[in-house]
Amino acid sequence: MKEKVVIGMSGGVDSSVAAYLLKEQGYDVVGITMEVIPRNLEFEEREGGCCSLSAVNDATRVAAKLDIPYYVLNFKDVFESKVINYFIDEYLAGKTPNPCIACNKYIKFDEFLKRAKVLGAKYIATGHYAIIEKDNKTGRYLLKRSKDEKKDQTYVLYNMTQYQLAHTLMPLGGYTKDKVREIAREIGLPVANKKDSEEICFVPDNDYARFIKERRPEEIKPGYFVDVNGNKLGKHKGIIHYTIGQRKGLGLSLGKPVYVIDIIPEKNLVVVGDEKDIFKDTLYAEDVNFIPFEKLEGEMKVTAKIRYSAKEADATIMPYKNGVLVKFETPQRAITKGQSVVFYDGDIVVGGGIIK
Ligand SMILES: Nc1ncnc2c1ncn2[C@@H]1O[C@H](COP(=O)(O)OP(=O)(O)OP(=O)(O)O)[C@@H](O)[C@H]1O
Repeated sequence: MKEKVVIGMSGGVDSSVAAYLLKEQGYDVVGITMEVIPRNLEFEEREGGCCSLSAVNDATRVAAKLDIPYYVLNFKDVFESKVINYFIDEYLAGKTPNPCIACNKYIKFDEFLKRAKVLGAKYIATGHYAIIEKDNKTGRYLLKRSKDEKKDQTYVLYNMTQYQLAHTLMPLGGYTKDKVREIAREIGLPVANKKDSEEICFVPDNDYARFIKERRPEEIKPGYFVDVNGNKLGKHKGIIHYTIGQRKGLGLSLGKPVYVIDIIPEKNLVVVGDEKDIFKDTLYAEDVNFIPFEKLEGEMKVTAKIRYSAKEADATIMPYKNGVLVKFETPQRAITKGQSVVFYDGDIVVGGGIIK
């Protein structure tokens, strides 16, 4: 009997080609789009959102073309509590969250996997660019960088557990994006030329501050910019508007460029300073997950990156309190609370955690 795979379809070219490849490999493929955005968000029906009507229309057309069953399931409540509210709460606490990491942890590889299991699937699949591989020596599942370095998405997948890795297929890991588009065109997929989504799927126009303001207006309070000595330099619009390393949009004229170097939510203060003040060589992360092993037992040399688009840098990680201490060989620019740090050993994802 063919093994059943439920593929998450976002209506884009990646998940569509992934569905096609799985079918070619002989799986019994079922497509599902998770509806995640609350109906009352005005942009829902616009082009491009990952679960807007157009996304569902596109996924429906792709499923028809591939001749696979296709369903739309409601994940709105869990998405609201685990992703949207988390995102807002983190900003209000002076941090800079990564909602895609929360979505992968709580929605795609948790709730979605659970529902797929109820439907009798052995695996779920996504159009992520990453490679899942079993290490025959240790018996553990590994997560590795995709062939297309520019598209590699391992950074947002570091939380995956052994169970999740064992029950997930990522058919695009060995392909470049160009090749994926070529396949889409060759087989006549209606979404072959659709552009990549780059924004946060639930935030209209990528204006996250407006999104938070509309939802929690009473919690955004103007306060003061201060220097490292606590001297007041001017008024800020509310801490959600700022992130570590930010220079633009501060509205301060001090005769020299200044940068956000810290945010103190308890006092509603934004601390600004010189560029040199945003370079640090040490960070502490919690909520850590490791993939090639269960627990970090001692020091380990890795390369680490502190945000999706950051360059990897040489570092040593070691267990510390409830998490991990990361010491970089050279100071890193704008290490930011709420973002994730992810560790690599060559092409293998070692793990990661949330910067505290
Ligand atoms: N609303 C959704 N419902 C089901 N699966 C989804 C949904 N959104 C994303 N996914 C799955 O997660 C994968 C990664 O999502 P991400 O948003 O990072 O990529 P994407 O650029 O939207 O991919 P695609 O080209 O497939 O749209 C997708 O390829 C898809 O398999």
